[in-house]
Amino acid sequence: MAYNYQRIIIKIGSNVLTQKDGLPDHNRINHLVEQIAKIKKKGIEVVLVSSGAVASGRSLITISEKFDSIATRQLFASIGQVKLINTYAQQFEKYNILCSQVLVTKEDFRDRLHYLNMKNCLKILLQHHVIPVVNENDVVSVTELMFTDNDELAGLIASMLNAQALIVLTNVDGIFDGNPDIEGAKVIEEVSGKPIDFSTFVSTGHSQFGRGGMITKSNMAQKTAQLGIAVHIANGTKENILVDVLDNKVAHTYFVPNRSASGKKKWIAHAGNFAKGIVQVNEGAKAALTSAKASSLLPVGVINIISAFKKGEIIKLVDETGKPIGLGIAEYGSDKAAEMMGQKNQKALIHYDYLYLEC
Ligand SMILES: Nc1ncnc2c1ncn2[C@@H]1O[C@H](COP(=O)(O)OP(=O)(O)O)[C@@H](O)[C@H]1O
Ligand SMILES: N[C@@H](CCC(=O)OP(=O)(O)O)C(=O)O
Repeated sequence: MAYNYQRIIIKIGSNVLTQKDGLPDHNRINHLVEQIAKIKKKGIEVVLVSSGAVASGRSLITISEKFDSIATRQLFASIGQVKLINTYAQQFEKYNILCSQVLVTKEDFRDRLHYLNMKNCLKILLQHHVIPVVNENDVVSVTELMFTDNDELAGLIASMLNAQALIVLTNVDGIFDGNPDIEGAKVIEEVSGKPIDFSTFVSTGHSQFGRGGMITKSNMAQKTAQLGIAVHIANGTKENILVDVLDNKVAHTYFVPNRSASGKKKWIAHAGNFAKGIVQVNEGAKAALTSAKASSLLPVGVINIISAFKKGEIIKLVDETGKPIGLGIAEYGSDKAAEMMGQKNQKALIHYDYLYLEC
């Protein structure tokens, strides 16, 4: 049966848009745009997260090897993004569709106000039937300021916009149960239920022009599906792939969405990288938090304030062994939390509505 989505995010990896020699594959871009136009005609809202700036830049300028890799990447991305967005704009115009450029950095997801500004911008674009084409702002995002890759960015955008689905196009048919280059490896067609450790069969490497590789894609997909968004990982080099994925006519990896989480929980889930405070809880608190019943974190279950935090900041929760359990917004600061630690009948440190659990 075909999937019935109203709002989807489509992420296209560098390898899908790039030929073997590293230059942009215009025929493929045109074919993908043609499919997106068909999808849009059905009334489905689409946000595109497209890699390819560096690959486009590489096709436009030749540089000597004496420049370091970061500067080279900035140069390629800065020139290439213009070319990439122009290509999209020209192609979408054929179908009377307007597209727009949205360049973001990891910092834009850090602050709730920035986050809401970005969300409002994307929403007004969608309300005006524009296709936002999102990419990382590679010119200013370098080293530790970077997203792991655009898969991470696509997951963030999907959560931010409460999309029903995220379609990740890459250069293989989905997640394989082993190295896809080795005969006998098969595509895992469905992932559901309890989180899986993908590192046992997905290698950490990435393909020639990709950044994060399949392992980051798998982990992001799992996290996004946990937040109630379906994720499809499919082969973007195949003819008619987007239409076939939505019609459920092609083998690929489908992550079944979990019960839907609130918008705030989605933000908390993805803001973990910015958490400053760390709180350790005992086994009893861990069992209560991870049980089927909705529970807030009470001071009685807190055994250690590992790192300080203020009221309203995101804090990480770890168990007695130091394993991460989840994230939440602190109802009060670490000084007060330290005073109440271990005591019964005290105000919750994290209210259930502002708690996101990883296990
Ligand atoms: N178990 C696996 N299943 C699928 N792909 C895998 C697996 N292990 C490693 N890979 C590699 O991951 C690559 C896709 O990730 P990546 O290079 O990040 O591409 P993209 O540019 O689409 O983001 C594939 O080309 C494949 O070689
Ligand atoms: N922002 C970069 C792409 C980085 C990236 O994550 O690439 P990929 O792993 O192919 O999705 C670019 O436009 O070239």
